[in-house]
Amino acid sequence: MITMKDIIREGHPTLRKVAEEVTLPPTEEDKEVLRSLLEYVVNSQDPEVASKYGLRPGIGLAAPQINVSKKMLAVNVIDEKGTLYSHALFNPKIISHSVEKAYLTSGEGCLSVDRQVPGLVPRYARVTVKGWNINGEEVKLRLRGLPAIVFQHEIDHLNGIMFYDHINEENPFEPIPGALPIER
Ligand SMILES: CC(C)(C)[C@H](NC(=O)Nc1cc(F)cc(F)c1)C(=O)N(CC(=O)NO)CC1CCCC1
Ligand SMILES: [Zn+2]
Repeated sequence: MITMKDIIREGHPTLRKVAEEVTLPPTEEDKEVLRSLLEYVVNSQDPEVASKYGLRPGIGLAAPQINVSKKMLAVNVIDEKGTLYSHALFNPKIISHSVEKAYLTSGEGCLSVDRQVPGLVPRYARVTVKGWNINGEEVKLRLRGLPAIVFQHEIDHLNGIMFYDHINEENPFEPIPGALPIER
């Protein structure tokens, strides 16, 4: 299972690489990596397991964060309506998105960043993500709210992008015109 020692931190070059597409159908090894990413986010949200293994609770994790430069991610998050979004995908891609933007009013953090980086992170308010699940089936997800934010954050990791790359350097809290604030 993945623990915090497996999660690389900012400064590690892998976080700035563009990850490789996963050849489908996936090998057993690729399937094991994808499964371990989802296992981490699920385990980390279980207070007993998290405290037993010292896991930082996370709602998403991308393969480059465990030094595997391949296009894989896992998300386990409940949206404001209480709907659980639990997905582990190979080769996820945003195939369409809203013009409207959104942002977490609390700003963002990252399991690979051991510091606070204040500021608003502009994201698309709604995205359609296409990917392949562990069984090799194509998955198409229409997302909004917190799930949309998480998927965009994780897909950024697959392209070597960190959340703070999006923060306005002159004024980190510069209002984002017309953007939808998403409360925590
Ligand atoms: C880095 C950490 C702060 C642990 C972050 N968790 C998080 O944002 N939790 C959260 C947010 C809410 F809006 C409501 C709620 F109920 C819980 C997280 O897991 N990640 C995952 C990560 O680093 N993936 O690479 C960072 C998030 C920032 C925006 C989306 C993912
Ligand atoms: Zn992150």
